[in-house]
Amino acid sequence: MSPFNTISLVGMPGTGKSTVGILLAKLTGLRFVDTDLDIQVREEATLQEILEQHDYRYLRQVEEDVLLNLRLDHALVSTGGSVVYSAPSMARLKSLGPVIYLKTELATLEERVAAAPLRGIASDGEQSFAQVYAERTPLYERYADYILVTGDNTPQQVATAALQLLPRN
Ligand SMILES: Nc1ncnc2c1ncn2[C@@H]1O[C@H](COP(=O)(O)OP(=O)(O)OP(=O)(O)O)[C@@H](O)[C@H]1O
Ligand SMILES: O=C(O)C1=C[C@@H](O)[C@@H](O)[C@H](O)C1
Ligand SMILES: [Mg+2]
Repeated sequence: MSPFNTISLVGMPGTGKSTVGILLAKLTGLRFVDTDLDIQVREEATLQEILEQHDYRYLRQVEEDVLLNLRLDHALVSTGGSVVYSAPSMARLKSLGPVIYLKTELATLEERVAAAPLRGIASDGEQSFAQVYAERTPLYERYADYILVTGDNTPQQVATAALQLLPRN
């Protein structure tokens, strides 16, 4: 049985929550849950389609509904980057176990997000990516139990470093 119950990853789009999350799920013996995928199944649309057909506020509301109702026990939870706008969602995640903020420098994130332009960001379209980064950084830091700077590490190295941060039950 895994010594962990629920571990959550938060951070900016492109920081590696999904990529590192599945590796960390394997290392910890937990199920892998990517809330973005649950949002897509619930809405029968991709994140990009949801943003195009509604707006970022609607996506944030759906994200909160999914976060509050999804089964999250024995799970490594990779969240969407906008989860920190929902205090109830963050309260639930923190009540279940540690929250790790994957922190990556802005320039690296901009390169990764530019390489996948249809991934969608749940923010006012008037904001630059740098402004979103500045707005969210204090929120990620406020909710984090651990901050893991990803640096130049590979996803596997980041997952291993995350495992080393965590206390065992
Ligand atoms: N440590 C890393 N080194 C190099 N590339 C990485 C690293 N982590 C993630 N990537 C790459 O960055 C891209 C974004 O990663 P990923 O989709 O896991 O981010 P995310 O945090 O889940 O983003 P989102 O909030 O949009 O879901 C992917 O192409 C992934 O392969
Ligand atoms: O950071 C964001 O605003 C988002 C990131 C994605 O993971 C999705 O959750 C969605 O496209 C919004
Ligand atoms: Mg992701």
